[in-house]
Amino acid sequence: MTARLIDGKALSDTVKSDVSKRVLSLKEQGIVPGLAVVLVGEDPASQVYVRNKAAACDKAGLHSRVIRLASDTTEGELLDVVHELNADTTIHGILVQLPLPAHMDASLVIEAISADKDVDGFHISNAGLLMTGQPLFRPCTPYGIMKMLEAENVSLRGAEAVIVGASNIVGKPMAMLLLAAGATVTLCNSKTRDLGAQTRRADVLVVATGKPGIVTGDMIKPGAVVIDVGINRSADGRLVGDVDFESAKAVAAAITPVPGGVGPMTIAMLLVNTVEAAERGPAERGAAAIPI
Ligand SMILES: Nc1nc2c(c(=O)[nH]1)N[C@@H](CN(C=O)c1ccc(C(=O)N[C@@H](CCC(=O)O)C(=O)O)cc1)CN2
Repeated sequence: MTARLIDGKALSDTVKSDVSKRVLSLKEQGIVPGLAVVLVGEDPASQVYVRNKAAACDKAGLHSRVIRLASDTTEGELLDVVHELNADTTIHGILVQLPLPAHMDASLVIEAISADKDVDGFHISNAGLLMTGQPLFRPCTPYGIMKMLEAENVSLRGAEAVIVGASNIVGKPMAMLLLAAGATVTLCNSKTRDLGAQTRRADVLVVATGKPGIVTGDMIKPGAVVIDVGINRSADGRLVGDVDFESAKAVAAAITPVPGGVGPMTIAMLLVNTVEAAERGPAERGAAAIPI
């Protein structure tokens, strides 16, 4: 068997073109959706992602504001920027690019973002809303993966879904979204014993660990759908995922490539969340904040 490639780049183009139409309709009502992206420091990968986010906004007609801060910015100075953006009525979505420099507490900074502008979906209120089945913003990477599974007509009701990696930004929200779609979910972490015994049960396998090659073909059930979230730089300079692509593609029914899989969908879903925030408007955002 050679797995079908799940083309995240092509699907992200479709999603972004739908976003452009929603932006046009908002503009007819005098609303320009605005996204603020805050980057602290000079991490080369983060610089690429932030540039790509701003470019995607420009192309889809959203207003974007990129705020670049030096790596020695204090936590207090960053919090002041976040508070200023919370009050800015031209900005509907705010994100602080991760990772932050080591002297900053990422949780504290994320909690400072207004939950109704938290288009990353990382705020504790948004995590709670997702967990209780009332999502306001779904985190972009898991949201993009759900779109990919939908586009591939993957049936999730009653399916065995196994996630490797239990981070707050991918693994945990992914588990919530798959659970809500009717899958039986296993969430593995770095302490999971006999990882292969878990992954071999998966109809849908999502791998998000940042460890290149942690999943190999012999750990995959024949016919499974494999979603590789990892983006790692190999010794020879290539981008590789967490899944050993060559051995996996001989076993899986479908697999996401790296690059060109999950990554582009992350940015597309960020635009979706920002447009949704603008569409909701201040009144509904206030209403959404009541049950928190
Ligand atoms: N505040 C946030 N920080 C981070 C997030 C996030 O969702 N919010 N996710 C990742 C980084 N990320 C988005 O910010 C991201 C990563 C990768 C891609 C992407 O399109 N990758 C391409 C390859 C790009 C390259 O050449 O390096 C691909 O996979 O095809 C987009 C967004 C951590 N931080």
